[in-house]
Amino acid sequence: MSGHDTPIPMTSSKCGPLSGVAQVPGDKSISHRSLILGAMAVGETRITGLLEGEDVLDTAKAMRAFGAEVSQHGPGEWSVHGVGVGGFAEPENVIDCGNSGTGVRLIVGAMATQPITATFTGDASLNKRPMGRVTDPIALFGAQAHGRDGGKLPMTIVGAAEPVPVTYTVPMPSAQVKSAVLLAGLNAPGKTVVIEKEATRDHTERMLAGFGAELTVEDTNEGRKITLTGQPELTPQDIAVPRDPSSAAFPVCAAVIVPGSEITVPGVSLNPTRNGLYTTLIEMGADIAFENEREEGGEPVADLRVRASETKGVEVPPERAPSMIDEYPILSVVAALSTGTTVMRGVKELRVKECDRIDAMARGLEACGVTIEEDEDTLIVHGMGQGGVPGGATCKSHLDHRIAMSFMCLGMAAQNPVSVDDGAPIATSFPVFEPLMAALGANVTRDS
Ligand SMILES: O=C(O)C1=C[C@@H](OP(=O)(O)O)[C@@H](O)[C@H](O)C1
Ligand SMILES: C=C(OP(=O)(O)O)C(=O)O
Repeated sequence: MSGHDTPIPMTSSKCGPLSGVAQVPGDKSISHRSLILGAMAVGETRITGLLEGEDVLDTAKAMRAFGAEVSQHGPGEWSVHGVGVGGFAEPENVIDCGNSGTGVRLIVGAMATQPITATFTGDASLNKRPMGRVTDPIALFGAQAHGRDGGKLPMTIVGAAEPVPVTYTVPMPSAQVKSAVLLAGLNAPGKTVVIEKEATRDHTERMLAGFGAELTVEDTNEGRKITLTGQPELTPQDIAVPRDPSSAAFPVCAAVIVPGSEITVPGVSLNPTRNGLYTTLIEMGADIAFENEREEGGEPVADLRVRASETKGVEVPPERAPSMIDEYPILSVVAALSTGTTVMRGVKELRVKECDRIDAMARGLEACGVTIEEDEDTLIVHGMGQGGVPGGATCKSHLDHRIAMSFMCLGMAAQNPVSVDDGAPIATSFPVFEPLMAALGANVTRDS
């Protein structure tokens, strides 16, 4: 799936009120983990609501390459016949994780404590991203990594033949790194301990417990401490993947900024480690109601009812960053259409996503007439009020789905159309973005 050889230029122009029901796809983080943990269980895991985006399909292919049987039975309905912890086969070919940081980092963790060798690659975006953050901890288990200069893909990992358990403090807020260490710890004898100073999304912990691993989580002075007992037999699960709050962010924010809109987004996961955008939007004055709050697939979910709102700038607390890390690009669009200034600090991790998201949003918003300030760890957007953004520019998406979707949402509420040079990456996480937004009343078109 890696690489989008043919760019898809897209344009979004001002539309009337958005209305209707937006059924967004399954959660990407949980979808990757369902396939990987399914592959490490003994027997058949069944999954409904799996995100069929390119990132997750690449993980499905990878799990097949490591010996699991992965089958699709209908839309979103999949099964994984796992090989057990420690049962991965050595892949016969290079593992291509496409555009997906989550895919490659979690799979590297999962295979690092098995006596096999695998080579990983990705697209032009993924091959620029830092992998030292996972190769450092897997080295402590006894694995070796041979990558390009600076720890980049393509990279070969030689798994540890006799892994030892480790205690590791994750140096940056990263659920991918935490998860890689926990997945590596699965096949190490004894207790692996992971400490995170700031809590990040906890799907791996929740799902490991669901699959029957022995795992404890404590809040300590050093941070959140997770202790996993290695070499369990994981029991296959029936998993209903909730809808992705990071994908829901696009129709939700579009409805906030397009005057007169009212939409419903049902069944969205509101896991507290993921819901920072929604807290922030409400602080900005957005009219969002959480209806039918309930639990689905072990995650708190609600139906969101969203009405267009005149929003005001806020200072986003830096400690909220991990719970909304993927939502800063679309938040900066809402900020541009708000009155006053929105200050986003503590966001330097945005610089090592599919692209440098601070730079990509700053340059695109400036081209659309918005005043921006930035430093290494900060993005500040000076809002122009509802309807106040001139637009009228072509923004670069840099192989980044969230940048492309953010500028498409800006075009819906700017005075002039907004284009992106390449909307192809949207298929990595939200393959139905265009028809879903069109059904709500948006004008997003592919340019010929
Ligand atoms: O664990 C995960 O599923 C993810 C963790 C986050 O990355 P980091 O771990 O790099 O913060 C996030 O940006 C990514 O979209 C998904
Ligand atoms: C950062 C993201 O994904 P990944 O790191 O898995 O490529 C994302 O989906 O916004």
